[in-house]
Amino acid sequence: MGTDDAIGRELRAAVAATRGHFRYESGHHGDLWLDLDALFVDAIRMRRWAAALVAEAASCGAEVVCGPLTGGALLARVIAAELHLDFVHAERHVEGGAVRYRIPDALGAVVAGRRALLVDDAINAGSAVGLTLAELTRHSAIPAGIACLLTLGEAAGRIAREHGVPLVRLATLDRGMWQAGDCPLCAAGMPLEEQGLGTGGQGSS
Ligand SMILES: O=P(O)(O)OC[C@H]1O[C@H](OP(=O)(O)OP(=O)(O)O)[C@H](O)[C@@H]1O
Repeated sequence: MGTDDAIGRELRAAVAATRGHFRYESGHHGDLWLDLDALFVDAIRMRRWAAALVAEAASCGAEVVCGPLTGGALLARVIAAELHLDFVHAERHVEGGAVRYRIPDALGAVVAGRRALLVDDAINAGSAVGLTLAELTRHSAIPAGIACLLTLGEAAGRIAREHGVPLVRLATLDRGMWQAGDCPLCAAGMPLEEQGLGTGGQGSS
């Protein structure tokens, strides 16, 4: 989907973006922080965005929709309703210092052997999406596509290519992101702020 359409512009305007020096939960440093929670306040608008994603994602032949808590699952649930498909969520856990996204055991049978559309609100380092795909695969689901409102950087496209599935998104945002040891903002002596977008301490990117 193109990113210069009206919805893309609306999304970029709606997201609360702050420039600065941040440490994402993936461990990377970056120059953009997003308050994604603000995107969900207007439920009618969110339903309209979900419908725009559905128009592109319907052809991937999904049988179930999955999203990582919290933002991804909120959007995934709306998309599942639009597509008249089942919905499951994946929950972030830290086990032995490693991050995992877990689908509740009781819901494993919902995804087993079925084509799954993975939905997130934003994909940055790709940790949440990458780890949720791993969990879907563990439950014998078949990745069918990835859908999100926003992508930042190249991780979303790379993960979609690696899994051979289409990526559907409504907007892209530019940002710098670096391994902590290579961060030019650290090198410039810019103080690090403690808020940031991203999950999955071990990172998938
Ligand atoms: O591609 P990534 O680097 O993983 O970043 C994107 C993820 O970060 C945000 O979730 P967050 O961990 O902030 O949790 P939340 O949805 O509960 O706010 C967002 O909802 C995505 O799931």
